[in-house]
Amino acid sequence: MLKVSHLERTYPAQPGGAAVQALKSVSLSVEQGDIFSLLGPSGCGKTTMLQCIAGLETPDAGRIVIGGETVYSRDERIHLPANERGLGMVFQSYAIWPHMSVAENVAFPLLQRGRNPGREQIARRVDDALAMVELAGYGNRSATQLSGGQQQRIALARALVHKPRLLLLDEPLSNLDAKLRDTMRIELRRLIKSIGITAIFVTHDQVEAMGMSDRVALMRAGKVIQVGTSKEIYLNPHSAFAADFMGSGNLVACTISDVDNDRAVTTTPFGQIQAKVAAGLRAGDDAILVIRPNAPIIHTQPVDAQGDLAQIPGNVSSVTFLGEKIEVRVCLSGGYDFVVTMNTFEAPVEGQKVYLTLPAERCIVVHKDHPVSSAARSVDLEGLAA
Ligand SMILES: Nc1ncnc2c1ncn2[C@@H]1O[C@H](COP(=O)(O)OP(=O)(O)OP(=O)(O)O)[C@@H](O)[C@H]1O
Repeated sequence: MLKVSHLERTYPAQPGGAAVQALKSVSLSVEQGDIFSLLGPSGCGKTTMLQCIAGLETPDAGRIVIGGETVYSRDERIHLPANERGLGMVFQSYAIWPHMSVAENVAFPLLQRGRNPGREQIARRVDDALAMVELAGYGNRSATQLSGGQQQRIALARALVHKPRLLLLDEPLSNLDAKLRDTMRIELRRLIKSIGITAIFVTHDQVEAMGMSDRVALMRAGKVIQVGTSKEIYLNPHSAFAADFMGSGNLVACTISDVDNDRAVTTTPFGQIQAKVAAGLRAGDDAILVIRPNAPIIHTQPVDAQGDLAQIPGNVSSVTFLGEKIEVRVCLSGGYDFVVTMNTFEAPVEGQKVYLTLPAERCIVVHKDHPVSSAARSVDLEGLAA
């Protein structure tokens, strides 16, 4: 449904500043009916990418094809204006006009497209769009009489009213409070899926990306660094950056002692640990071992560790009650503080001697590409800078 190839965008230097290369040869493709997220930290180029797809920003090079139609190609000198690309957009602010009724807000794009389809046609399209977002009958209300969640659905109805082939959403949940955001994430996904439209969703929030998307493109500094389902990126990150951005965890500097197919033996400050290995890593490489907080199993007695199961002794340094889960910090040899999450009902106590077992398939060793700051605090991070 969408194919972006080698897209480049550099913002020219402003007085006193340097040029900004916001997109560096970005390529990706999105299947019909998918909700696809552009995820990454502030300034990585997500909005620039969305605006290039929308036709609100002109790339310097590359190609964009929507539903088989080339809407931008530098080589072929094609640049279709935004209003001819057949897109619907929902912005962070919703841009709902307070002086208009709900129906007038939803009808707005139909009147902006240079042709007036006539009152009956407009009324029918508005009713259809309101029904799609489950707000049938709300047309005569003032836009100011709506809750935050309803305003968001009106913004969605307005984006859908001219039957776009692709829906673009730029951080559409960020104006809602945390509780409503959780509800609306599920609601928005359900609505988009029931309509069946392909959607591109920009967010810097990994929880939002995980909850909303079929697939995610993780971006960093103008590049797409990994594409996959949330689960694929969470369980099999290619790099320390991907591991750190898509979830939390213990990121441990290590050396790879041996690689056999998709498994590696790593040497860490607390012994040898077997793990899955990211493509391209070899024996002798310095790398990062990623152990998600839910990966270790805590035992109060040593177990008979066999095969690819590692066992590490430690002492519980803190137990923090977080409601649905408990966060346990376990101090390993050398003062390494390991974070483990556990079921609320089976927590150990502070000071208790414990044994962490680590099955190889729950650990992954990845490229050392990024100075990690949110990992287990005392892990040796020296020399990690790219
Ligand atoms: N109009 C502009 N002129 C100059 N530089 C810009 C312009 N728009 C964006 N940039 C720069 O391009 C880079 C990418 O910006 P962009 O807004 O695409 O990132 P983003 O990932 O969407 O960030 P955020 O999550 O903060 O919105 C940033 O360094 C930004 O400062």
